[in-house]
Amino acid sequence: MQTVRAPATSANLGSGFDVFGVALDRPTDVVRVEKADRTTIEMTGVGSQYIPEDPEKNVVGAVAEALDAPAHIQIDKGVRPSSGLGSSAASSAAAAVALNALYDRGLSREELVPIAAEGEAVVSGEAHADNVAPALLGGFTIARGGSVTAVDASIPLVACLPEIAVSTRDARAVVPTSASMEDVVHTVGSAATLAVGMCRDDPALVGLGMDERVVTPARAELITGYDAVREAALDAGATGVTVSGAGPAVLAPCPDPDRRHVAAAMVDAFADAGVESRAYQTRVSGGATLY
Ligand SMILES: Nc1ncnc2c1ncn2[C@@H]1O[C@H](COP(=O)(O)OP(=O)(O)O)[C@@H](O)[C@H]1O
Ligand SMILES: N[C@@H](CCOP(=O)(O)O)C(=O)O
Repeated sequence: MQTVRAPATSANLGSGFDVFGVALDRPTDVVRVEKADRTTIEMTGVGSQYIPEDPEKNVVGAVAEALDAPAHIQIDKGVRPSSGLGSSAASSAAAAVALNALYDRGLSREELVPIAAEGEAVVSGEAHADNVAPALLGGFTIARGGSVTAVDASIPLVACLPEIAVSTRDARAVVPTSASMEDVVHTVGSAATLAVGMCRDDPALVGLGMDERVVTPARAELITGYDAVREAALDAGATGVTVSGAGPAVLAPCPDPDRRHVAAAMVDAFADAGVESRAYQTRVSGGATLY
């Protein structure tokens, strides 16, 4: 038997659509695996009643298949599905690490990235690696083509999750198919600023570097109260605000002392818009842990 805890992640960070990601210190999924003749899956935890246990439809089934590692897989969900906090990626990454250990495959964390990404293809139609990379490697990651660069960072963050479901597949359908050169230049400037901010552990640069004008506004439309939540977070000390992954979670970096205040302001603003929410006071942290 092998047990792995894998973290929630936040992808895109505004300017790094399908490229940037960070591992968060909470919430987490815990996955236990035991060798078996064929793969079976058992789900418990947050939102588990909405997740299929059929290995053809659950992300961990694709991971077991890619590693040729049939197992009985127990998943205790801490990361709510359809949250924008990499729920499917947390399970995929945890299963990849656990099955790699169970079957002594000897693959490195970097080599497990494309394998865990096979799970993402099951739910969003594309094997994007921007959630599984930080879930496996920790820190801030840049997933570009087949390569991944990871940097340790410890930026304080608030991830506010409203009681709205937005599936990644639906949120990908609203992404514009083209952008003006002016917007491309703006995004490049933001992305470079954000990357430097992560390397310097500077929340001000990270917040500034989240600003993006193409994908984020289209996705914000799917989140009731987004504009008010954004304003409230900035007034409370957030250095930037963006949609976490495909949404509906909203992500705000801030200096450490402001985190509690930012979290309360975001929850209150969602409540004023008639939406219940939960704010995770978190920070950029490490990747999946094998017990
Ligand atoms: N092990 C799993 N954990 C979470 N979601 C899963 C899992 N397996 C399949 N899914 C499906 O993936 C979808 C959630 O993934 P996604 O929309 O990408 O959410 P998130 O933004 O939280 O990653 C749901 O439809 C869920 O049923
Ligand atoms: N780059 C993807 C990231 C989806 O993240 P999730 O946490 O919402 O699954 C996208 O933006 O579609």
